[in-house]
Amino acid sequence: MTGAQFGADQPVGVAVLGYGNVGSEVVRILQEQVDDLQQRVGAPLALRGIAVRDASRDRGLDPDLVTTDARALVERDDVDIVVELIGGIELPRELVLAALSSGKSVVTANKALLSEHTGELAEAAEARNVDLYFEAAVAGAIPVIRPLTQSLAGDRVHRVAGIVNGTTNFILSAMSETGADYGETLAEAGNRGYAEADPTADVEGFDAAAKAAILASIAFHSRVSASDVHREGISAITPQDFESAHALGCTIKLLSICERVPSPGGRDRISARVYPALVPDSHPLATVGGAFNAVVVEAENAGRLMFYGQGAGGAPTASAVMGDVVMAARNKVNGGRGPRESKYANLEIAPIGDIPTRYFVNMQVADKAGVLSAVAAEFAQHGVSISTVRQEGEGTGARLVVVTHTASDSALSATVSALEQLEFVTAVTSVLRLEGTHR
Ligand SMILES: NC(=O)c1ccc[n+]([C@@H]2O[C@H](COP(=O)([O-])OP(=O)(O)OC[C@H]3O[C@@H](n4cnc5c(N)ncnc54)[C@H](O)[C@@H]3O)[C@@H](O)[C@H]2O)c1
Ligand SMILES: N[C@@H](CCO)C(=O)O
Ligand code: NA
Repeated sequence: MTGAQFGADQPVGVAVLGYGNVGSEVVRILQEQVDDLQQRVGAPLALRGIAVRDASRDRGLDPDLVTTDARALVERDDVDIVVELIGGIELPRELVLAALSSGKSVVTANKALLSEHTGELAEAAEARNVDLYFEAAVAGAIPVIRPLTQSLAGDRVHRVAGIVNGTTNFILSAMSETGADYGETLAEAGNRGYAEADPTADVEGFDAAAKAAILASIAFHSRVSASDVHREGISAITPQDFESAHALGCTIKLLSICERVPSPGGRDRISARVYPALVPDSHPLATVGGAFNAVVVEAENAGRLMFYGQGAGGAPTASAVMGDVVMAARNKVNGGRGPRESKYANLEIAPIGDIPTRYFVNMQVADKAGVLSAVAAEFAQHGVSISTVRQEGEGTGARLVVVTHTASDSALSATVSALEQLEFVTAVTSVLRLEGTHR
């Protein structure tokens, strides 16, 4: 389908699938900003229907707009743009493929779907020369997809790193500031519309890993899927980790890091990883609180760029969705398409074992002479250089907190296994990375 059939009076038909946190806000904006949207698109945007799971609930919507048959809505002749806001993978995959293959452009906020099926979806969009837009899928309202695919299209990106999950940032910020209870804070993130339907996706890092896969794919012009991303969540972080982090002048953040890894004499590789890390209080990411997100992009010529704002919540996410709807609608009216998938570089993924970082190792130890030297010897044996060691507590509560210089993940893992065998070490209670410092 091209824009040829659209004139200034011919409406562009929009179908919204899902009327939850984000879908309801998208419908509100479509209904409240009719005139402005028409001016920006160059033709009216006509809401053709809203697919819901249960039509019996009173949502105050025009009943003629509401349907439980999402598939039939997608396939209506008067629908030009399908907005998928149901979540999950299999049903949205079928609906999005049906939309694209019948020549409709698609806007989605569904990072789980994209991080598994971008290839298939991009090919379906290519086959019908239509748009597949997903600004809302990464960092909610914050423009990150469009800057990477358009503004920086003439530069070489080296690193995209930051905080891209609002729920975990909300929880970690509360734990850091008030020692708040983990479960209560998670429930509050759900009430505010930040958390996924299954919050495991947030707290175990699946959501951040899906976003890292999308960011790495577009930043490095390669296909990266969720299974390529090394992932660790926040469910094992304790108040004691925060105490130790604060004593070191740090806080703890769940970071998503996508990096170009140079190989001397060879092709660059990609590292994409998600884990909770200590971040010095002086680092810009340390001050990102609540459900806010921040993404730092480092590019060869642009230098460092930082994007900050609301990464979750119904209205902020709907803002990004609506930006995409307007773009897709303009393309319908004027002809043309937005950027298509770019995967020409086809870079390989570097295993996490090859990636050097600094580490923080917290262990319970016997409060005896010789413990420190035995522990230090294990680090030395595995070639991991120690930066600082602190003893916290005493007697049966004695703990050693070791911060290392840069070491590879594989050397650190071997050190931790050896420490666990030491008679004096009761338990290695946590191993976290330290980011934002280079020593
Ligand atoms: N909430 C956020 O902050 C946020 C931010 C960015 C991206 N997202 C993404 O946006 C999408 C929607 O998120 P949400 O928070 O609005 O979720 P939600 O659970 O609030 O809404 C999803 C809605 O889809 C409905 N639904 C389920 N099956 C359906 C079916 N067969 N037909 C029609 N409707 C059906 C559900 O009843 C629910 O109302 C997800 O992919 C999510 O990952 C959400
Ligand atoms: N559950 C996600 C929604 C935004 O993608 C978050 O907390 O960031
Ligand atoms: Na965004």
